[in-house]
Amino acid sequence: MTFEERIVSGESEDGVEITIEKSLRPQTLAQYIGQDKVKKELTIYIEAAKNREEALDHVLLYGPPGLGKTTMAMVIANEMQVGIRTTSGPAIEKAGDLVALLNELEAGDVLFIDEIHRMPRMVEEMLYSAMEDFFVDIIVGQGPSAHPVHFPLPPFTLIGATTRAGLLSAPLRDRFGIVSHMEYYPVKDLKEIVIRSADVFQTKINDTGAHEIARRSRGTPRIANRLLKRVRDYAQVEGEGEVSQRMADEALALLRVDQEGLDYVDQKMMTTMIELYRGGPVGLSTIAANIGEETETVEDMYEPYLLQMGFLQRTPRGRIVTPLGYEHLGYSYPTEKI
Ligand SMILES: Nc1ncnc2c1ncn2[C@@H]1O[C@H](COP(=O)(O)OP(=O)(O)OP(=O)(O)O)[C@@H](O)[C@H]1O
Ligand SMILES: [Mg+2]
Repeated sequence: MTFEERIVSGESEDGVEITIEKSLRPQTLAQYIGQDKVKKELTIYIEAAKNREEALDHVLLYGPPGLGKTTMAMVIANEMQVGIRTTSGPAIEKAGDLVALLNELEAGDVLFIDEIHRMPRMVEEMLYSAMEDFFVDIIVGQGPSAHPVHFPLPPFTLIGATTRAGLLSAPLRDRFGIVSHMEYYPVKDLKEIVIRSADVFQTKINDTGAHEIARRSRGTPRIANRLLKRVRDYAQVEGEGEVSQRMADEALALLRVDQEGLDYVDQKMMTTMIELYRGGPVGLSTIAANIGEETETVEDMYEPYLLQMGFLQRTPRGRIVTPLGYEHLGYSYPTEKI
């Protein structure tokens, strides 16, 4: 199974999901479920900036994929009643690309840069003055006629999203006045999200059905929505259309999503560690090679949830499977380790 096909990956898919994504996305802070700490802070800063009729300070949102960073950026622009331009780090290849984006901004607008840790160095350095003093200095022309041009910008809000704040250079990180850490959602919030999404889909769902999907969604709204769609299909064909606990159970078994929301790849990763490396410590690159993934992917997408669940642990010599991890996969913990 490749990463793209992975049902419980937090990554978004382009195309098909986009239209429904729109209606699934909350528009206001009040509609945005969970992340109370982030919401509370932003509510204050947004109100203060609006009262002063100023642009909101730059915001950095960081956390695992699928937790609602893009959604939050849109909610912020909406609450500030300003326009938003969206791009991503890898899409800004040259300084000129950034200037073109900045040039379109009106006073107070939001520029949202997803995967901001993946911007080319030169572009990043241009952002420093743009963020701090609202100007960029660019070189116009080539050869002997090349000359610097000072380019003033309207005050704007940069919202950056990244999976790990540690991937950002210190000078960039320091220029964000508001730094918000998005956390995995507790089951009760995910359940609310599932019920809201079922409503958008006009799908009947009962309480235990919503709970079951929420519980197996790895703390991630995007996964919750994706599992809901598959269970809905299953219930429509194999049941009476209502998403119930039994329907969820059966559909998720078919998808090989286990009781704690681990999928085939997670299970394979941990079984390999247990069977080939006696539970570790195993280096990240070895783990990645064994499941045919990039080291970065394992670190950003797979591992955080397994660490959070207490199935894996980080040690200076590599990752180890915990006794809880052994138990979850149905292995007995080696006595020599105790
Ligand atoms: N708090 C929330 N309440 C309701 N739905 C949410 C919430 N957060 C996210 N969602 C839904 O989850 C999906 C993923 O959200 P979003 O695209 O914002 O994630 P993301 O953090 O930007 O992910 P990535 O890092 O992959 O870009 C969207 O369909 C969105 O509607
Ligand atoms: Mg996103």
